[in-house]
Amino acid sequence: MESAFPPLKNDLMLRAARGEETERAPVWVMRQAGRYLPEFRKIRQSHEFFEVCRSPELATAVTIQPIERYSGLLDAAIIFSDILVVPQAMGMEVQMNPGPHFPEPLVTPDDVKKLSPVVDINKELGYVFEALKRTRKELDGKVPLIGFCGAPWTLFAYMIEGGGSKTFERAKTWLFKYPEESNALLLRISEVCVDFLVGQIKAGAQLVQVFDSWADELSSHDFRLFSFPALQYISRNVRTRLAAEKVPAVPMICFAKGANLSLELLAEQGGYDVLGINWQIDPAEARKIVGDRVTLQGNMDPTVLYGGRDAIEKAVKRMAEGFKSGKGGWIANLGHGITPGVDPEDLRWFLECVHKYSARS
Ligand SMILES: Cc1c2[nH]c(c1CCC(=O)O)Cc1[nH]c(c(CCC(=O)O)c1C)Cc1[nH]c(c(CCC(=O)O)c1C)Cc1[nH]c(c(C)c1CCC(=O)O)C2
Repeated sequence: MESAFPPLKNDLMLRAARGEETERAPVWVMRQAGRYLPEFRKIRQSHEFFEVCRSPELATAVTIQPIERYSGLLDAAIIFSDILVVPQAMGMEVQMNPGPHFPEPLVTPDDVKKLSPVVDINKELGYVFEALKRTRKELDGKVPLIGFCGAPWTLFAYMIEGGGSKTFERAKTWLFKYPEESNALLLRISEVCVDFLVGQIKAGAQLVQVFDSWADELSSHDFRLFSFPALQYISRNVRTRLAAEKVPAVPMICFAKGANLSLELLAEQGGYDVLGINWQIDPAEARKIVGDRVTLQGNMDPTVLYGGRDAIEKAVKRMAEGFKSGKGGWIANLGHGITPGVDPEDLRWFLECVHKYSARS
């Protein structure tokens, strides 16, 4: 599989993901292809969001935009898509106007019957696999390509809430009122995620990330009960499937946003090579908790990018000191996605600061 594509010229990400203390931290940014880029907004003027996702040609073009703009500064590309393509593959309608909206969310466990009984991943999400293949070729080995999916708890929450939420009242009602049915649905989503990630790796993804964006909505007790088992199921089963199909393993990243009280559990039993952290935990503290069992990824508060060059430089310097304070790999990133109002030149400054302050002498 690997040999079908141009050889990789920058393996910093892969080395850091395997736990190596690299000469400087590799850096990429969640949502690096997005609305803060004028070249992205230009494509969106004439194409709907999911149209961009579904067109391998457009998805590739958009994935490459930040790699070209920040040439030599970014160490990975992430395929342009969305976590909500999995609920779509399971038979749900999802609109983006401008935030996600499900016209028919799951209201009671009885509604699970409305989901497709089996999901043919190639038929439903083959367009993502095509986009990965095309992007691998077009990247020409400049940087590795990351594939991704949403974590089952986060997808479950969207499928039940029907969109974003402040209280997660409906999704949590399910957890507490129908724990068995909730676990059954979480498992069903997990199975689709495994198929999807294996397909992405076979298509050319060189790392994969699982986004549990709503992990911090759960108490650590409920995270352990409802989200963690699904995350662990995914890492285990992806690895087993790859081995059975004689496909080389790739590093797996888990970003359980804000689940900082569960870092020990994730490092010990999650089965991921890399754990993403948000800005609510100090890098040095995170490092103390996980030791050198996993690589850490993160974690500057994305809104520091609004604070100007001085603020960005100070924050990067402090972040680098924290991550370098103990043994283990570090992948620099923000603590969550970049937001639409950021000046692209301020992101460039962030990347330059990471190159400077993460260097190990
Ligand atoms: C929760 C979540 C979603 N999608 C995603 C998550 C997990 C990460 C996170 O927590 O931010 C993941 C995602 N969404 C997108 C990517 C592409 C790759 C990348 O550059 O990181 C990735 C990895 C593109 C996108 N996904 C979306 C956009 C903007 C939509 C547009 O183009 O109009 C992009 C570039 C839309 C989207 N998609 C989603 C929301 C809530 C929204 C609307 C709000 C927002 O814009 O942040 C669901």
